[in-house]
Amino acid sequence: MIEKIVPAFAELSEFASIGAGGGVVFATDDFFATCENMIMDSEPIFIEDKYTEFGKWMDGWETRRRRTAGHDWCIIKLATKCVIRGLLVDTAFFTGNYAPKYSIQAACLTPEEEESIPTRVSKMGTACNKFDAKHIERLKSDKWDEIVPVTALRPGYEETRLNFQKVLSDDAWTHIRVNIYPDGGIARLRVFGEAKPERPPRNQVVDLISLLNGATCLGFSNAHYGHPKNVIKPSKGKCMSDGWETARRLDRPNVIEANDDGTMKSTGQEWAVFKLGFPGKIKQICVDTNHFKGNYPDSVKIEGACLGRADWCPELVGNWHNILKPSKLSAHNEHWFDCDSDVITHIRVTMAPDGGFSRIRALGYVDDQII
Ligand SMILES: NC(=O)NC(NC(N)=O)C(=O)[O-]
Repeated sequence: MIEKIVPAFAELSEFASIGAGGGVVFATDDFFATCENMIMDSEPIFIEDKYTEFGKWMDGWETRRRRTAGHDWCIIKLATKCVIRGLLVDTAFFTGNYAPKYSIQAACLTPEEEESIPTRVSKMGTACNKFDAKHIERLKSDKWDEIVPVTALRPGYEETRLNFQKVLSDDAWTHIRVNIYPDGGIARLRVFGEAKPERPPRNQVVDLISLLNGATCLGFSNAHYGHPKNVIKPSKGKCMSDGWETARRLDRPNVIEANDDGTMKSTGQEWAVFKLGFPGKIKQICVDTNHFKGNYPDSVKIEGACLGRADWCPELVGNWHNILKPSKLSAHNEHWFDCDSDVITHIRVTMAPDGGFSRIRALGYVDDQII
């Protein structure tokens, strides 16, 4: 059994994957496998005898063997402006064709600069996007800050595939440029950090628990099959593992131990705590059990607390109060609830007795006057 040491930064929010809202803006070459694969949410796979008209099918970004000077690179738009604390460059299954070295540069593009970049149409066997002189000027390497110097990668064998890299800069970025030297493949790229979005206007309805607005998952009781940080992604959940799913509780309702009146006995429940992106008042909650059919929770309860500038920690008692009283859920469904909370900074979601759901939304208004 291979023990994988995962650094603490990998617990932070992730901003490059498609589910989080990341995207590929440009790639010098998509010959064997398109750059979009590198930011897919799924775990990379290998299919022994699968070939395309270009060569071996690979689950990642793979350029051709260069026969000219230079190196391959791509630009990834991050889901939101963020400080990058660390990266994972996963070379899974790229063994004789992994990129031997890489470096990362970053930039903070204005919305105007970003809008002026043409949309990429990805296609294997090509170099995508033809930029005009104006775009090329902004995309030039010397306009970007180096946040990871040229660094060796390890091949995609099980014991060497996970290349974690800590990042020290405290600046916030909207885009990264991934350079590979000279060419080759990367299965997945993950960018971990803290969102730094602009503060929304007070009269605008926003999802205060969205990853894109800077919300984070701070703690949970159980994440056996799926991490609760998934439920605040902006996209619709792709599959069960893209949501929060606990193990079956051993004290879950048991027919043998039913109460005298026939109701089920259950003592336990599972919880997760989230810090909102901005303090605010919640008007509507959505709990989406998409894909959870035989394992959706019986009910969900949502509490809020105003912890001021204090950080939540498991020892903190906090003044939690119900925003949503325990409410029944159903399979594979969006459940919308009206509510009317005071100003809160944190949300605790409790599901009884166990199970999983795909997404949560907390629509409301930013209100940071008392903080
Ligand atoms: N067997 C391979 O993977 N070969 C090549 N890559 C692909 N995808 O076919 C290569 O030369 O890097």
